[in-house]
Amino acid sequence: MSLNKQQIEAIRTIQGPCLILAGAGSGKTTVIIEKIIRLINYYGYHPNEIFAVTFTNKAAQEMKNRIKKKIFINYKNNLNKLNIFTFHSLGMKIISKSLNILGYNKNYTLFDYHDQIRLIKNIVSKEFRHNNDILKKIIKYISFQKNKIYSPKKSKKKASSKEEKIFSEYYQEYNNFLKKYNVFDFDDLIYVAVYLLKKCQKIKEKWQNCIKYLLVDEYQDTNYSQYKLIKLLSGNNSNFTLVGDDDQSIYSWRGANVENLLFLKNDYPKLQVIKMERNYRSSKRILKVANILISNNQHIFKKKLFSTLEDGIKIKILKLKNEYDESETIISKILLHKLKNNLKYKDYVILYRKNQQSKIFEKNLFQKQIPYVIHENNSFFNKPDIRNLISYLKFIINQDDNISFLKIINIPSRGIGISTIKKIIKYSKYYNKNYYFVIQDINFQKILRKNTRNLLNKFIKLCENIILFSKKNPKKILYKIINDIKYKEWLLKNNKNIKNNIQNIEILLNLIDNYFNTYIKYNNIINSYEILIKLINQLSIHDTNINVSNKNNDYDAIQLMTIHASKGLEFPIVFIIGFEEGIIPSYHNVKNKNISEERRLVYVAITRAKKELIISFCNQRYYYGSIIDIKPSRFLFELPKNDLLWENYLKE
Ligand SMILES: Nc1ncnc2c1ncn2[C@@H]1O[C@H](COP(=O)(O)OP(=O)(O)OP(=O)(O)O)[C@@H](O)[C@H]1O
Repeated sequence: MSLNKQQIEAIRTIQGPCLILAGAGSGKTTVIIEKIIRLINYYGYHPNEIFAVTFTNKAAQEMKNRIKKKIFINYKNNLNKLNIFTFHSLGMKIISKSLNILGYNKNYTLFDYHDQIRLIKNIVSKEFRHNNDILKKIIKYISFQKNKIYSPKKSKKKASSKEEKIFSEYYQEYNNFLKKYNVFDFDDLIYVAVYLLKKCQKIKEKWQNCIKYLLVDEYQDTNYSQYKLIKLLSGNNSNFTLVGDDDQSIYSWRGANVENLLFLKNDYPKLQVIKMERNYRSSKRILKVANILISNNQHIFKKKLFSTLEDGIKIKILKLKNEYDESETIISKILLHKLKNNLKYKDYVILYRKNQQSKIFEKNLFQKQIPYVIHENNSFFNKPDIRNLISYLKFIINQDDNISFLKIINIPSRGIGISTIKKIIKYSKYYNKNYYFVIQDINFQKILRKNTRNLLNKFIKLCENIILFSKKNPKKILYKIINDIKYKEWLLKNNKNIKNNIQNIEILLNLIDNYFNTYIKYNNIINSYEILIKLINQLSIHDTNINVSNKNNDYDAIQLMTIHASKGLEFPIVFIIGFEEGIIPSYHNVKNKNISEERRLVYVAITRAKKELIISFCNQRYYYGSIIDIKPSRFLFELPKNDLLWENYLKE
């Protein structure tokens, strides 16, 4: 592949701060990888002096693999030292080096969303305890405070309404509990890292000295705390490359702020801005349509993408009756198209706004025995049967984690009743001891009935046995947990879908084994307990990209995913389904007047296509039990008419 002029400039600019403004398909990933290789091969950087931050684990892994192939032989063994992180794993690395200062011990674990909800439930007043919407709202509030780098104290000061005042009190209490349990939540990974770097000059200098060159991908999707983290790590005169595309900023609901791109000019007056405008992915027609659509948004920087590929055929617009009709028509179109063009199933992707939209397609593809893969966000680790096991693993590392304790104490059910749990909680509050230590306390045991005492002692014995095993290989530990608690038997009793559950357990065992073996291969750590801690925390900050589908990348299947999940990917033939008001733009963003973000989402979807783009919408859709009439998306009317080919499937 020969690089173009802009790409070469982007790769060769290594002194001072550099912003690469790159359009879709212009080779961002390619440039970051080539730049790292050049830093090592030509400029003599040691791999461990380079830090790269990507948005997903998959992107990080892909980068490592591609760099490995091109790096000079004398550096090959050092490749494991290449620091490619996601924002969360970088934050975790920074925090884990300063646990003492933070008052944590090294067995800390991470809280996921479900743990957070359970904790907040214990904190709020009775009237809110069973109101899921309020609980979620409080978690969201805390998350936003941490993203703004507001401590509970500052949040209290800034609170302007009665609700905010109450929430800021909860925030304080919530944080106190996290510390008591020796756990962090996800937002902490960045919030606490920023806090450390801000408060401790020495730690900041240590990290700044460590990072000789910093690269950040998808910069347009950084939120305030991530922006702060990068700023603190890079220092005033640092050498870094940030890569971003303001048109592909699609995470404002997670606090991402595309204006972080704007701040750069103020923060770094010597910033060099390089634009990459040649698209290597899509036909001229697809690119024209994408450019025209996105020109309706306000822009921070001007750029005009162009393609030198073929003109390409018109964009097909399918007008359909309802979602059943949509799935039938699209599936038969794919089959016919595949046959005519001799393509593979995996050349086709079906993109949608909401996960829910995939259900009918899944059912239909399954019935027709057509291979498909659904890329679901985080769904694997959200499955209850998997979460139970992860809670066990978390608990054997960190027995201070009361939330994991509560999760496992009755899984499988052991007959330890709610009144006993209440007694544990009360005693814990009074004597300031965490739950697992309460149940071992002889004075506590004295207040229990004999039967309850026996049940708790049995549970303690089981925990002790597993904890003793925690120095072994993580896969063996998980095996032991599954056997000792008779997990499969319990699932069998309680669950109809046992085949799936057993398969999930096998996938988890394999994931853990792979992680362990890879870790051993690339790192000097041979203490499997340390690896276990890393593994559990890595699993907790996994993103959508751990391949848990049991299928490798070569598996030939139609791909189904949300538009968000398709970011960074490309496919010869792209279908965008449900192109309707209420779906895209979503009701939520229409209500919040955030149409630009929805437009960017459509832009991302369109620019995934290499050769053909097909957009479908229905006249009616099933909503909460009734059929309603719907309108095509407003974005359809922003596309250039002459480049569209309408196919009306309505039987008039
Ligand atoms: N100089 C080049 N010559 C030929 N092909 C190239 C060149 N640079 C990039 N490509 C190809 O263009 C396609 C898009 O590149 P890449 O995925 O790096 O783009 P991107 O900017 O990260 O895209 P997006 O942001 O839309 O996900 C890839 O197939 C890549 O191999």
